[in-house]
Amino acid sequence: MTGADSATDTAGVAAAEPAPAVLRVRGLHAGHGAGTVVRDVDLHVAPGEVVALFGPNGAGKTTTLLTLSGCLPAHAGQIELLGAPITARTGARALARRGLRLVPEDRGLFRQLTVRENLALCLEQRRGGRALIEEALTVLPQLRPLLSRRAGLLSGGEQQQLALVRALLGRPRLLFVDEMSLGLAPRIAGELLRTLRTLAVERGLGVLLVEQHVPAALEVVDRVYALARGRLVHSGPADELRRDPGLLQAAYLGGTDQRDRTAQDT
Ligand SMILES: Nc1ncnc2c1ncn2[C@@H]1O[C@H](COP(=O)(O)OP(=O)(O)OP(=O)(O)O)[C@@H](O)[C@H]1O
Repeated sequence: MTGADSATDTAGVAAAEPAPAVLRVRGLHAGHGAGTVVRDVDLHVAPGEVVALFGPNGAGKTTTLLTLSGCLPAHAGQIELLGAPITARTGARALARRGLRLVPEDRGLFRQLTVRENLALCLEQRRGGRALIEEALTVLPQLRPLLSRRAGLLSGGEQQQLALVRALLGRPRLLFVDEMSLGLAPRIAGELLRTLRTLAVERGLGVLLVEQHVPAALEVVDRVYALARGRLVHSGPADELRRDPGLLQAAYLGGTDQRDRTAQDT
């Protein structure tokens, strides 16, 4: 069961209020500098839900994640994190304090530092830091023997594990993951995606992931959004795409046509 289903009625018990979304986005326009890349995007993520953002190269997926994590200013639209609005003045640090973490596409590790140092650097405060690191390591205990190794010497899969454990420090409520499977063997990528699924279910963590490896992601996600040329061209349950993978391709092509029409209109 996902967070989105948690309001389902049970025999003799009134349905509870649906859990408020950890993330709700309406009419997002975003881009780099003055250039708009993402147009009119609506999306939401419920607690305990794993949601994918798919799309071809250059569709605007990373731009969307960077904007929602406060690294780029939104050009227009409303963004709510845990029910509270985010404005242009809400910086990435404030968002992190409110429970948002981003695992960026390049993993953002300090390659010359050890695994332990990479984790310690990301602690908001030193007090209780060791316990927080121990708790985060319970998710991927295979990292523990590597604590003294330099991050740059880890394999791609181990680096991704470190990036994920680092993001889990302090128990976030919402996690963005950009291209987790990039450069990884399918088996390793699949394991990490299943770890995300477990985290979401067990901790009520909302997860929004950008992923090029669609079949692997479809095994673990609840819902899907697809972007093409900066516009949402599909949204719906993952089941729909598992039954009919051709839907996504058709949506991308439809999105291209739509973008071309929009470009001509402007
Ligand atoms: N720093 C930047 N400055 C200007 N334009 C940028 C910048 N970064 C990305 N873009 C442009 O924004 C558009 C969307 O890029 P983005 O990285 O968001 O797409 P994506 O869907 O994540 O692509 P991919 O799957 O290839 O990573 C592209 O046309 C890209 O060239």
